[in-house]
Amino acid sequence: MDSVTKRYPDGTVAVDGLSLEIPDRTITVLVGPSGCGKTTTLRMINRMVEPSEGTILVDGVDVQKQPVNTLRRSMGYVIQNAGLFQHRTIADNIATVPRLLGWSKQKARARAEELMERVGLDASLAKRYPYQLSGGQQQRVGVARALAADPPVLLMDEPFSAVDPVVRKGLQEELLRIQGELGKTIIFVTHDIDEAIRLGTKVAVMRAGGRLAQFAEPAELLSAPADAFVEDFLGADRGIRRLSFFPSEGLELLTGPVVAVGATAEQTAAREASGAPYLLVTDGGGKPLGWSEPGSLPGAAAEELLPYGRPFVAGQDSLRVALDCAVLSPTGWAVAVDGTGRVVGVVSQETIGEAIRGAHAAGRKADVAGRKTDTEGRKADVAG
Ligand SMILES: Nc1ncnc2c1ncn2[C@@H]1O[C@H](COP(=O)(O)OP(=O)(O)OP(=O)(O)O)[C@@H](O)[C@H]1O
Repeated sequence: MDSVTKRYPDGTVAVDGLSLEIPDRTITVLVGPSGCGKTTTLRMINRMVEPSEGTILVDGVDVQKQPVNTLRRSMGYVIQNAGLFQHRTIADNIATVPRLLGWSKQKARARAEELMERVGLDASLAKRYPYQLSGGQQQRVGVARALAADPPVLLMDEPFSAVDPVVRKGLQEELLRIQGELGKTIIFVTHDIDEAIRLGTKVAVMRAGGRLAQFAEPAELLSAPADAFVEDFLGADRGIRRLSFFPSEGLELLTGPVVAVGATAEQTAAREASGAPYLLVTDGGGKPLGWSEPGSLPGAAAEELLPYGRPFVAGQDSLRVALDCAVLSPTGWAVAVDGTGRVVGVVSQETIGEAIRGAHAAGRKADVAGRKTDTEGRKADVAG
């Protein structure tokens, strides 16, 4: 989008000089408060709204120079409440565009079945009507319908806003999975910053008056909001949320305080010598049972153990999850497990705190290096 402006006939400037380069095969999220021009921006891409000024290129081709029908067929469109045809079955809803494109009934039906499976809908729902589905299921149908003719681009306008938070999380995960499998270019509108951060490879934060406040990757938004508006929009706990982008990989895990149930007195004594204030007791298969205070082992009954809480998967979960586990643990220590739930070590809040400080310091260094490269680049530009 190059300097795109939309002025409605009544003089409202919905979008003001917006320039954005949206990377392909990723999810780009447009986020901002109500009325900041997100929907208008999205609709200018498929020409449901015509821009007043500026140009929009898709794959280098000006959308204004393409026949509207060809353009819209190359872009799936999903809206809030799915916008399904109420008098058509689910299968027929999904097959709408293929049928318009002249596919045979059989081929369109087969495509509908394939897509229902892809978006996580049971095949038995094919013959139902939209009113016989839950809101979340209808939204899945909306996504399936938009994907039916296999368009390279998906435009999604607050598609998950009308469902409850649990269903919404499921739909978000599904969308990330589908995106990973199909590699579509998705432009997703929301007013929910958490949704934006979770889904977006890049996030465009817009402000009132249809202006771009910041266009960046989520981690960068959280660490370096461009101004007070973006900072305020991100909310109070952006520091904690940023930890989601730090891997738990480098955390130093201790195996010294881990003891198998039924260990001998000598083995337990050796564990106690590790100096940790608590020992984690595991079952024969290496799964956590609970924490014990040194001295009460061996032979502590299971009910005397302190609950180990929620473990984190070492190397897979983020530092945010690891910290959360430690904060929730009655001992202040988090339990790390592998993918099969077997304990690989334990780690204290203090150690996680050090890792967080280390990650911040590394981030600052990378920033400085990045700025240097920028400066050198600009210098080279000027010299050139
Ligand atoms: N057809 C129209 N005529 C005049 N003004 C319009 C029209 N459509 C939208 N607007 C105005 O343009 C501005 C941007 O609207 P738009 O729907 O793009 O915002 P939005 O960010 O998507 O809002 P929301 O999150 O509430 O859906 C608003 O001030 C809106 O009132």
